[in-house]
Amino acid sequence: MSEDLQGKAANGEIQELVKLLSRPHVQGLLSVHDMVAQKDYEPELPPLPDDIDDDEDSVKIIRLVKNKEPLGATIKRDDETGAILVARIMRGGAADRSGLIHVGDELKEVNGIPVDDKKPEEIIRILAQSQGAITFKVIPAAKEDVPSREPKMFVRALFDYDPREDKAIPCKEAGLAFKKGCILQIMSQDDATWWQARYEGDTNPRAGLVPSKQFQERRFALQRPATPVPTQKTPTRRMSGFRRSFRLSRRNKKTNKSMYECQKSELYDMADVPTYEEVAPYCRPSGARHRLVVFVGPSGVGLNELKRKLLISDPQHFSVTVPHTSRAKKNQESDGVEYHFVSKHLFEKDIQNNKLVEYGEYKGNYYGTTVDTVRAVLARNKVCLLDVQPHTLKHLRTAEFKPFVVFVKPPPVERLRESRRNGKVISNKDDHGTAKPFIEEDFEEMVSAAQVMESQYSHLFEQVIVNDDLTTAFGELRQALRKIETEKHWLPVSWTHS
Ligand SMILES: Nc1ncnc2c1ncn2[C@@H]1O[C@H](COP(=O)(O)OP(=O)(O)OP(=O)(O)O)[C@@H](O)[C@H]1O
Repeated sequence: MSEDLQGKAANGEIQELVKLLSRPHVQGLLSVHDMVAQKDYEPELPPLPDDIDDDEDSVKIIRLVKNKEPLGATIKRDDETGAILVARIMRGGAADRSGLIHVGDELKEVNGIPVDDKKPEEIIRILAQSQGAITFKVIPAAKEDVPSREPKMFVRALFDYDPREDKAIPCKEAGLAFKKGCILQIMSQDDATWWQARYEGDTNPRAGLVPSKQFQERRFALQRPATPVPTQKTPTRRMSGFRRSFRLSRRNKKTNKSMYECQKSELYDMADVPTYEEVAPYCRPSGARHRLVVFVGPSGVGLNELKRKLLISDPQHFSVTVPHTSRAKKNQESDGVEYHFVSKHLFEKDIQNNKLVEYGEYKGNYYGTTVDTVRAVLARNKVCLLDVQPHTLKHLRTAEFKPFVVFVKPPPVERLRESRRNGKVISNKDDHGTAKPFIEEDFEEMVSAAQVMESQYSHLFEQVIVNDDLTTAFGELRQALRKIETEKHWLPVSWTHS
């Protein structure tokens, strides 16, 4: 090429190109390119079988070279005709990338072995054992199923899934295992029962089978126990843990109301069936309101302790709401500091107008947190720390609050005994709400209450912190909060539109 150019008119640009091309490193690069390009890297394929019937013009011979990677296709026997058909092609898998095999193709032979009389499992075994070039003889589907290329969606898995334990999956090897909280990219929803998905950000392009949302919901409905999950035990020692920060009692149903009191039917509301939640990437724009940080956990686990540490660590950044109460103001108290003091009538009006996130009644007085006090903290561009009962969570899950739900979990009882030796809980034994040392019963109740919460609400927890060593737990919490403030993470898609 540079020789050709040399004969051309002495145009400045041509001259520069000739100069560039004649540089030793460019010459070296071009020579390597030519050497590589001349080599034949194609796999050596065996000759085509010569016993193909000329009349069989609809038969297609397909050659695929298979390495250790699975083929990425499933097969099934047609109930009516008994033919072996390609049931699905996994997105991004070897078969899909070849573009040669399609859903509905009838499989006649694999490596010259007729498959008509074979069970699908036997064929799968033949395929699994084959390495290198595999020859398929197929009758193409009459009309190729062009899979709909719907936009790819991301979901957060709200349950654990292991295909090896799933009796319904058509091919266990094609399944994709995942854990609750995993972000999956849904690659295909062509099949109403089995979606195809891959882990978000995974370099492996091949999708795996996962149960579809509808299918998983149906299964869940069938599996659910006839009797509701047991709720927390009735109180034994303590009743009401009203605090400066307003913690509602988690133990006494009578004193423990919320504007969204949990109805029995709500426990298994179909919309609540934890399957998948569509999510989108989100990074808080600088200056935008912070996500509401919501703590849940059994009584005494250390929610207040963690909140207190956050407030001390950065009082300009973190804040809490001031609760409302209908009780009379004491002399040393100031309105809007310890509480917002309101009349019983006004409090009841606010309850009716759904203005409270949660409220409770104690000794004839109301105590509660209003939605407006939460808004007020967020409007000051502070991170609002709130702790609620878990059944309130779903009502806080709005685009406005974008709650980051932290479940604070107790360590096992043996560890609680060790770490809480100097700890104190508000005791109601003497009905004065005074703090008393923990007793064995407190630890057991704490652990069992945490188990109940986790079994019912864990799909709503974005972060689980085991409060064993306080400094470690606080460090984890601080790091998690820093992440959601500064890094890209995943939020329900409807929260990202506003
Ligand atoms: N990791 C920990 N190690 C040791 N002691 C702890 C730890 N976390 C909390 N405590 C202590 O346990 C006691 C109860 O903690 P805290 O009041 O924060 O619990 P809580 O979850 O807010 O309880 P309540 O629901 O009753 O208000 C306190 O004395 C606290 O200092």
